[in-house]
Amino acid sequence: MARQFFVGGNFKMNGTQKDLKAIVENLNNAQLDSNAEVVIAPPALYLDFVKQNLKNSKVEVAAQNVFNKPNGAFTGEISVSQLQDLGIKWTILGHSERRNELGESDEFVASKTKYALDNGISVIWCCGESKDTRQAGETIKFVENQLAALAKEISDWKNVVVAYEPIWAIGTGLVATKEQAQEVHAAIRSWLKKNVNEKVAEETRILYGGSVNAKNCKDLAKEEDIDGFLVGGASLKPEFVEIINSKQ
Ligand SMILES: O=C[C@H](O)COP(=O)(O)O
Repeated sequence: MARQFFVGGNFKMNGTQKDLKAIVENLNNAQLDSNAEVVIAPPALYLDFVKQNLKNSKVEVAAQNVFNKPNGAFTGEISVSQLQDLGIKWTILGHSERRNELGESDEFVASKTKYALDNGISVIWCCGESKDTRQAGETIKFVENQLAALAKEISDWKNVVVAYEPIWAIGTGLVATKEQAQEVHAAIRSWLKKNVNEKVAEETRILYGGSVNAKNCKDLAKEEDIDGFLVGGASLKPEFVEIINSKQ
């Protein structure tokens, strides 16, 4: 089964209304690969603003995070029902910036993923190793442990997209080589086959993230197990369109 190419733009904590309007207008006016699924994730404060300004029906809006409880006394968090209220169907979870800067554990990320999926929100679930872990030769073991924590919580993977993002490649300009990325993507797929089932392994999209740009995307997109990208910095620039169209 051919997996649909998927490109996510993670704006992180960037942009004001003026900047976001320009980014969205660029997407509204662009010819985007009709075979690609595209989501953009603005800061929570601007989810509705971006949604209202987005006129390209090819592009959906995602949150960058969501909490694992219904509404209540959880200062600073946003709930699944609030996303649904705005018609938001996607969220990113487990980004390494949240794992590392905000101390989110594998278990907490897995619990939020379960809660989102159980309540109808699709999840771009992130994993990936640090530079030290890679240098120690433990990348695959590390990513497998992250997957195992997720698999303990969830059984239905059909609304999960996995994003492999080596931390050393994020925002550094140090993109993984296509061989490095493909090796980990293939390992993730074979872990899914062994520990979940063949169908999930075959159907789950595995994105690469980490310094993807208009120059390196085409080569990466040719790899067998790279089903798209999660793009940070370049998603704020006009070149995001070229990344979306990298499979054409
Ligand atoms: O979520 C996106 C990734 O962290 C990649 O960020 P980057 O493209 O700026 O390296």
